[in-house]
Amino acid sequence: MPSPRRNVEGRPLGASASSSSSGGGGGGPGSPTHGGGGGGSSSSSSSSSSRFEFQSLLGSRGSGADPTCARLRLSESPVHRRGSFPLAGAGPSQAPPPPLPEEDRMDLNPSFLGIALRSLLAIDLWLSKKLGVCAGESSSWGSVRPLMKLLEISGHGIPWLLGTLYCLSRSDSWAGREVLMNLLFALLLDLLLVALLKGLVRRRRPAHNQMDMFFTLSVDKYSFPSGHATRAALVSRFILNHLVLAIPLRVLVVLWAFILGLSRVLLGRHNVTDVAFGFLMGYMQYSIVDYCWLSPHNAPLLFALWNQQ
Ligand SMILES: CC(C)=CCC/C(C)=C/CC/C(C)=C/COP(=O)(O)O
Repeated sequence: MPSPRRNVEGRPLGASASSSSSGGGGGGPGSPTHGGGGGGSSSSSSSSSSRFEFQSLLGSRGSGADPTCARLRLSESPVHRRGSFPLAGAGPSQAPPPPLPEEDRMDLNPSFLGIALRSLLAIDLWLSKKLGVCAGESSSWGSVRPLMKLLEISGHGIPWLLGTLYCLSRSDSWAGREVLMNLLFALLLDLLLVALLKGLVRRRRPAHNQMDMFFTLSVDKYSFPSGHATRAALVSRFILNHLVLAIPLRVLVVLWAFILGLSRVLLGRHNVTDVAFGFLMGYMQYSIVDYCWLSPHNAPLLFALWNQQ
């Protein structure tokens, strides 16, 4: 007697959606071709692989997927219709079911891109959890946590905004004001774009994160992208392009940006992809700022207003 085929979790197939699938070939209620069992004698490896694909598809569809309905799709898939794996109860006299629309057939074969993305996300979560060694005082590197939090403040929006405003108020050269005005514009643009993207993507922060950050906005409960990483990349590129610095200081600026990004993962605030994307986004934001560079020529009103103060 053939043993019942099981899904990837080891549960007998057909047990969850329909109790009438016992005996292998039985379909769901009212449908001879409904059967997830697929017939005792037809349990080949090829059939199993179709089923495996199908099971992963169910997972990808979320909790709203109806397994009964999905199994119906499998039994109607081109593979089954070709007749290599006849369904028990589906005799030759029965008319083949009408073909599915193209997009439904595509559903049964998750794309390479989908699989690659899922794998990347799985690696991301695993690696981020491993690297979250300062996520709490009791973590393996818990003693370094205060230092990491100091680094966190060095990349926070508030000190950068206040610092830029203060320097603007003290600046007595036009060239200095122009640069600082653009830095202010860059910082505000960054806050806006990060908040928009965080609100759009709504990726939760890692489970091991303690939400004990200094002064956050409501969107900062989300983690993609890392605002500290965008700021680090944006500000460091800005500084390297507009300040004349000795080589050791330039290296220090780059190191600061890199360690700040890394510290987000070590603190458990972010996953690796949040920080990697944040760096990329901050780097590109600088290009926007550079392209829209504010000067007394293209924003005379802004500079005139400043002059009156
Ligand atoms: C003018 C204005 C709206 C200032 C708000 C500045 C502020 C509170 C920025 C938030 C900075 C922050 C905590 C970002 C979160 O960084 P992640 O790296 O954790 O994403």
